Amino acid sequence: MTDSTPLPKSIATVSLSGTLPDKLEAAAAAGFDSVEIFEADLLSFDGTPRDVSRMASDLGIGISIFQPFRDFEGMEPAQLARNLTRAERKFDVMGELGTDLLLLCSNIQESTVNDQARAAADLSLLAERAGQRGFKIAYEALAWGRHVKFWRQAWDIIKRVDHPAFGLALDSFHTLALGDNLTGIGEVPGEKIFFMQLADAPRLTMDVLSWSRHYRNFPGQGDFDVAGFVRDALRAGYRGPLSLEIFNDEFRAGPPRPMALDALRSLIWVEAEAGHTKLPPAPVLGGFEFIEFAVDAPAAERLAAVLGTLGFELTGRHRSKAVNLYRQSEVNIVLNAEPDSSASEHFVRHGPSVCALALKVDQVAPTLARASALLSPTWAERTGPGEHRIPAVREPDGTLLYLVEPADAAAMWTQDFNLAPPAEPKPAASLNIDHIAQALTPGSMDRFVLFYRTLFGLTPEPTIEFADRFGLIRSRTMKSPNGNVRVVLNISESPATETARFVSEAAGPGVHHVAFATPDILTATQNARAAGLTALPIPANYYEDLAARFGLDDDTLAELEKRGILYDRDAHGDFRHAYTPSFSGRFFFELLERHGYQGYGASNAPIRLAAMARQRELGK
Ligand SMILES: O=C(O)c1ccc(O)c(O)c1
Ligand SMILES: [Mg+2]
Repeated sequence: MTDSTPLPKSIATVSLSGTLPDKLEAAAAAGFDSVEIFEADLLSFDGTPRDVSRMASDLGIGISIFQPFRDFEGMEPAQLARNLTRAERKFDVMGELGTDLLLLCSNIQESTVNDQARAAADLSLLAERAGQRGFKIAYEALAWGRHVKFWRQAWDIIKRVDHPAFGLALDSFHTLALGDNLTGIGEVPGEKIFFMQLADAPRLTMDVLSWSRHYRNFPGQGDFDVAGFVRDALRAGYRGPLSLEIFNDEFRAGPPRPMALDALRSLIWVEAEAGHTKLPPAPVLGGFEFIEFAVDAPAAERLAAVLGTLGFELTGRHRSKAVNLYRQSEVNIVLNAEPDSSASEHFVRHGPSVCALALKVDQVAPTLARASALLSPTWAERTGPGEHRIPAVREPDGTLLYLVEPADAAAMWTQDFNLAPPAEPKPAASLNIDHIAQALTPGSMDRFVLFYRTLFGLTPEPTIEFADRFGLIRSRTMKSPNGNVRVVLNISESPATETARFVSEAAGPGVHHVAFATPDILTATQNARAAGLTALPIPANYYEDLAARFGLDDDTLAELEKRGILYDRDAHGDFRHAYTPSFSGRFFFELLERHGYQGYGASNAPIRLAAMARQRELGK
């Protein structure tokens, strides 16, 4: 095997929802090589271990390990004898399952003695029994183990046991949650690392047991350096499976098949991030080339009127389809009313709403190759003769994400559209797309984070929470390294929040607002007002508080209040923003002016949400 051969990929059955057969089928369908059989999944399965073995082999997957065996070492002699008997029973099960590896967690019992020599003596007995039957034990330090919490402590004991059937199991969660790392792993011969479990997690302040049992997630979804962990283990010579072991309430509640695909995507990505394999590079992003709305003729007319108030002009008509292009400086908005298209399908299901986004990428081909390597197939709309074919990938909610190279963009517009002559530039009122915000179905935040991070190299910022009048919104923002693409992801488990209403009333998740940056928000809002659009009204109390918080002068405050402009400041600069009223309750636009400010006005989100709820209640 050459050194960069991909490692086998495995997943613990505890990571997926459903029955044991559901889990095995999902893992096999995604393309995993093997599964860890989690004992509780076997115990609740109505069939023999032999049936499980047969099912796995029929599906073409192996069983990498049986887990967990617990609380063995350092107990009083009578208990040790019982534990050895218990082990023999588990060896019988392993024989039927057809796996030779048993995961043993470090003892968590209060009664286990703090004595490495004793632990090693006990474990030697276990190793000897396992070895006689052709089995091996992988010993794992649980972060909440009574005396063995760190992998080095497990390794010290393994050295004392010094038995070919007894080796180390590494689990990235236990190591990284304790703030530890694999420094020193070079001392462990590669073949003594019997198994490696991977999990990421958000940084949380809580007891490590609850953290581990509820908040683990796939590599790339949390805050741990899982790639660094894999790199160190590979450098030490580990060549066994990369296996996901994810205890997560949301994952357990989601459908197993898409979850298994995300799982494998995360492993393929982390193996490449660790430098072991190579993926086609993530694209350099140049922003959004266009945003496409699914409409019918009446919605198109109303939306064109709103866009008109923001300075957009009808710039092109599609040569063969009911599709119009509206342009304002560099921003392209496409209104698609073509029957029998993916847009019309979207319109029928969701009403007027964003059905596609287009990203400017430096190179399309490697981006598609990367997406495909990460299990996201290319999608292509049917095209008329001579029309430009724009490849796309689908976001986890099905929204199309088109990929456009700069060289192709101009050709796409000129070939497919009858374009009006370019409009006079109006620099003071010019816009560009600052960010898009998406409302997600509960339980899908991690899926979106993984998608944008692995395919496009966007980095997530920590989750924040803000209050809606009817519950909590959790929000995570993601940004490309050059800052050209920013995405806000919002989720709410409370059914009556504005975010949850968007998802339920629009019959699914999607883009709920598009934010345009302007160099001059006073002029932009003034122009919009003159053209008939009044910004979402903001209560006077808000401006009272602004005065108190930021010490803005009276004239500035009066200007902001008159135009419904909200204000924020961070260490880098300040921020002004205003919102259009919602369009049929489905989406809205934001105008914003940034001066160094890095955020998205989250502190103003409760004000915006309440103002939108008020408008909804007034039937506006
Ligand atoms: O939470 C647990 O008990 C548990 C069991 C097995 C593991 O491999 C692990 O990391 C945790
Ligand atoms: Mg583990």
